[in-house]
Amino acid sequence: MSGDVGPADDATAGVAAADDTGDGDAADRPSAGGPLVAVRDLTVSFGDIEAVSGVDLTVERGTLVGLVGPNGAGKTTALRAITGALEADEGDVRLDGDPTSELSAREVARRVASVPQETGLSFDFPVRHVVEMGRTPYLGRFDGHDAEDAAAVDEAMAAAGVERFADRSITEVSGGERQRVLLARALAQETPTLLLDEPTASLDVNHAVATMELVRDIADDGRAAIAAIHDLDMAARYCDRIVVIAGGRVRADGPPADVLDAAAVRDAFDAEAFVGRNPATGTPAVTAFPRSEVDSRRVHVVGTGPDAARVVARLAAAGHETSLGVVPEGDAAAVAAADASARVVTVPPFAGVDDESLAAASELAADADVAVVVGGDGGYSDGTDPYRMDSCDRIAGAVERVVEVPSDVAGEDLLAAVADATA
Ligand SMILES: Nc1ncnc2c1ncn2[C@@H]1O[C@H](COP(=O)(O)OP(=O)(O)OP(=O)(O)O)[C@@H](O)[C@H]1O
Repeated sequence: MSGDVGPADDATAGVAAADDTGDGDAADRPSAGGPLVAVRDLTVSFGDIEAVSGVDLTVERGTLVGLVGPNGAGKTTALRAITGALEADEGDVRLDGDPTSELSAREVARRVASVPQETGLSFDFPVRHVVEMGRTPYLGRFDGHDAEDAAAVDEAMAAAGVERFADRSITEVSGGERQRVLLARALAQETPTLLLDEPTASLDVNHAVATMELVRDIADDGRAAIAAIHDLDMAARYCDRIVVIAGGRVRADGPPADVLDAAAVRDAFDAEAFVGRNPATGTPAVTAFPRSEVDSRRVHVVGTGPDAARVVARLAAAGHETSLGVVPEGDAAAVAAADASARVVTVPPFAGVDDESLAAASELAADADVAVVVGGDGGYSDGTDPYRMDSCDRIAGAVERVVEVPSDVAGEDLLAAVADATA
């Protein structure tokens, strides 16, 4: 039987009561050098609802782990079980080697700090006071804050960019500002591990990136962080590892480039996706589409440039086994095809279409249920795309069905055209 056993609300989760003192805190012992967080076979339920089932999660020092998954997947529940705010039905959570069940609230709060989704704070506390709560695990029963505490609070407020409204009430700041106050409170706690529940959800782009950079730096300093995060691109960009959780279970766990693919997105989120590469960061970029429920076909695409790239991406996301060609190496469509693991026939830039490449593309087309010819000029200055024009006749002869789509074809129209042609 589980339930809320931690502090009254998540606003103070992981922040121990000041009177929970005691000599020889395990938190003060030198670290054993193993993982900072080790979760084994964790199961947490709310009445009949099993929110988290048999979850394993290990987080080493120097690591930022992204917890991704659909609404209700169990991310928050898992994070709250790690802080001890929720009691597990089964399984074991260890912080820096020690089972949380054997640690006092104060010891837990010295090892892990959390940034919850909601503040849970309805009192009229000044922002600085809220950040000072992060120092609670270091205070003795009768202690006030000393210079060390004040320095930690100042540093945390500066890092989270909340000094400007330090004297304002927590009830009188915006949602995004409040989220940064909670980040500052967790930073002031100076723990080896940070847990963040949707840390960028209410933040503008500037503060979202600043927050992720900050968390990345914390991990690079040899600490560890787990962030539940809905923005898959942001997760891929900053996290060392992504753990995909759905239906309370871990579906995948590994480096972003290994874990974030179209199949994983379909499996966890029940959405179609094209996973490309962000040209600015080189990390996976996920574009989700609603489920189209089309039957999978072999589709060969003829065309070049961004329009053909878009066609390849949408077809691949819908689950069609796609091929492409002939296109010049480095063409936008060739890049999309590579990201979609589609077969592609390329020729060197400016080489033009030769007999050999045409034969190879025709072979791919012959193997397809349908060829899709993408209209438009592919960006060529004379208004004609030589690759498309040169490929078309030969490929049209190789494949039974050919559909021509305009360069600006909408995704649904494209999928409908393929479905109609192959019905
Ligand atoms: N206090 C509670 N009482 C009953 N059920 C709960 C409670 N908290 C969470 N749940 C249920 O447990 C499951 C997991 O919820 P959880 O909040 O962990 O999901 P999540 O992955 O964090 O979702 P989101 O992305 O929407 O924040 C859901 O089915 C949710 O409805």
